[in-house]
Amino acid sequence: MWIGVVSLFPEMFEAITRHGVTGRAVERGLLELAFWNPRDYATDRHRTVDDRPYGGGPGMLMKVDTLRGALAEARAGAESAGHRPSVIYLSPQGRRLDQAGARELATRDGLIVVAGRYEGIDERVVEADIDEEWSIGDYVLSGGELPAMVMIDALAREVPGVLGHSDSASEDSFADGLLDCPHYTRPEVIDGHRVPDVLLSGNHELIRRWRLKQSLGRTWLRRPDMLESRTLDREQRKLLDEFIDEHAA
Ligand SMILES: Nc1nonc1C(=O)NCc1ccc(Cl)cc1
Repeated sequence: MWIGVVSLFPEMFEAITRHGVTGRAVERGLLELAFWNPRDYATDRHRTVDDRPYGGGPGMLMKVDTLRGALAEARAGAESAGHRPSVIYLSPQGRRLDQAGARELATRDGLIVVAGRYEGIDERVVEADIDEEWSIGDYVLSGGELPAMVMIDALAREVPGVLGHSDSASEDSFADGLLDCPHYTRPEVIDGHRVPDVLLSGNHELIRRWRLKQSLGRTWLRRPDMLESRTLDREQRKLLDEFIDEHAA
């Protein structure tokens, strides 16, 4: 998947291009990131990229001509790579990103992701150049780079081939709209606490059911809202009822 990034700090993205699942996806050509820095479109001696807000008040905004210069080149880059991208802007005012949203974004014919800095960008640029505004959560960060990387990481995992067999173990439950089950690895006993026997049994059907029951139970306990928006099949209903009975006991 092709992703163009407009950012004043492109080197921050090494966190996802040089490490782990996303780093390997880039190496394998399953994920392609290209960067355009508004500072490269500054024409003044000081290479200014911020500008004062009309109406006064504290803080600065991203300078319009340098931001639009970078955006225009990013569009040209997408086109020459044969893509027709959605232009995404990350901000707390956007649509809340969740797994379904990540899955949806992974189906697009490329993305251009605008990572803002300072207090924001001119509303006319949002209206003219941005297709969709997305948020990673209700808190205010110092820039759009970390939100952009969170979004790119989440959607990269939805790109076919990115998650190899060894990575995708924990993929099942959240993809299924549930919280993840507990996980255990060596040693068998930690401070007297043993691994649940079923996981040592080698009975893969019992293990599957135990993990599903734990995911359902945890979701019921910690995020009942996630259960409201889904129907349970017969097996899931039975396992959750068992969990609830045991929890009450
Ligand atoms: N929460 C969030 N979800 O997405 N983005 C955020 C966020 O706080 N961005 C900070 C930010 C965004 C734009 C500009 Cl110009 C400056 C700072």
